[in-house]
Amino acid sequence: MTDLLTISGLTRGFYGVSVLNGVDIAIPEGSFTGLIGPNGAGKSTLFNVVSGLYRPDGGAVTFAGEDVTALPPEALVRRRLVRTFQLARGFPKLSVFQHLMLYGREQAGESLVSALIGSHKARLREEALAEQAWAVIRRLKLDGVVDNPVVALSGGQKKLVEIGRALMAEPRLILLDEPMAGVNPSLTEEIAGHLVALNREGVTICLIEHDMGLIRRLCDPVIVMAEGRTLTRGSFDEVASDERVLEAYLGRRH
Ligand SMILES: Nc1ncnc2c1ncn2[C@@H]1O[C@H](COP(=O)(O)OP(=O)(O)OP(=O)(O)O)[C@@H](O)[C@H]1O
Repeated sequence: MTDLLTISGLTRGFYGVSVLNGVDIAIPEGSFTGLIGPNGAGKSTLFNVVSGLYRPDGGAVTFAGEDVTALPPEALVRRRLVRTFQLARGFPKLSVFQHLMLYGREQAGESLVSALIGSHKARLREEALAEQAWAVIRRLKLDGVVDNPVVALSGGQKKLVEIGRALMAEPRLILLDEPMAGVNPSLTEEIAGHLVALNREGVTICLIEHDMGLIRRLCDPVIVMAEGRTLTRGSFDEVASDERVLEAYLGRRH
């Protein structure tokens, strides 16, 4: 498998405190990669830097053979690299449908001016986008809440909308930050099923998750981070039997 995303020597600090200390990670194309590590290891910060939310202090990110270091989120979404957040972002008062429409590929810029003058092209684009939003809604079984404001949804439904938002970008790689956290067991299974199906269709997935049962079941390879660095990588059984991983979780120095 070739690597779709390569992160090398990535560093980032806040207020002089170093959080990422030279992270090296490669995510194989088509894989369902797990990213684990104790609280504060830097996993979410790594996603924030890779997805363009924070600028790195140093290091490089390559996506599909292109240097994408420090590109803004919109530029990465256009390249079909997207991420989800632990807490759903966006515009909570919009309905589920409006919310998804907002995140369609190349929605901004191109269509805004033409939408104002009501061109035929803009209408076709709008129709295509609505079609796509409906496909996402049906896929994630959000039909029953399509007109509800996102703010009124249950925690689990918000997680589904967050995944839907990512799907609107027709992603090649999705960085998922705890998409099942705080979700009831049956919805957790449902979300896991959606992710497995997407992965089978060729979408590369990188999942941050604290539930080791899910990581074991879904992910290969598993990458372990600790103290802002990559500690090890391998199959779940390999990393789970690594002394250094146990030590990192127990808080001892390695
Ligand atoms: N914007 C920020 N300003 C200051 N400190 C930050 C910022 N973002 C992250 N940090 C710090 O960076 C460290 C790593 O946090 P991060 O959320 O990346 O860890 P994590 O591995 O995702 O942890 P968890 O599993 O608990 O979500 C923490 O000490 C956190 O307080």
